[in-house]
Amino acid sequence: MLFAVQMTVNLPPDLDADLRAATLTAEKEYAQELQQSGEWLHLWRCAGQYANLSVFEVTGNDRLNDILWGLPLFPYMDITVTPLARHPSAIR
Ligand SMILES: O=C(O)C[C@H]1C=CC(=O)O1
Repeated sequence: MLFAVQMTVNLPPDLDADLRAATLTAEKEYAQELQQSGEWLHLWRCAGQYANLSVFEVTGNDRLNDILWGLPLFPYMDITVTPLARHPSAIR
């Protein structure tokens, strides 16, 4: 199943600098592992925002939920999930 996910990051300005750095490092590793495994198909920066638009291909809602809850930045994110269906005019 395909899902579009928008993640907006709201890191508290007073977050401890070491915790911030460790969380960002862990987030990058986590995101890259899921891209390498093929579940995180697209990861795009929303221009001008601390946000991304991602596409996941996963077995279902529960797997996506597990992935999102596992994001190291999850406590600092607003997340919107849109299930995707094939568009009748799509050619690929
Ligand atoms: O920067 C972001 O958009 C948040 C997050 C998502 C993947 C990643 O590496 O960081």
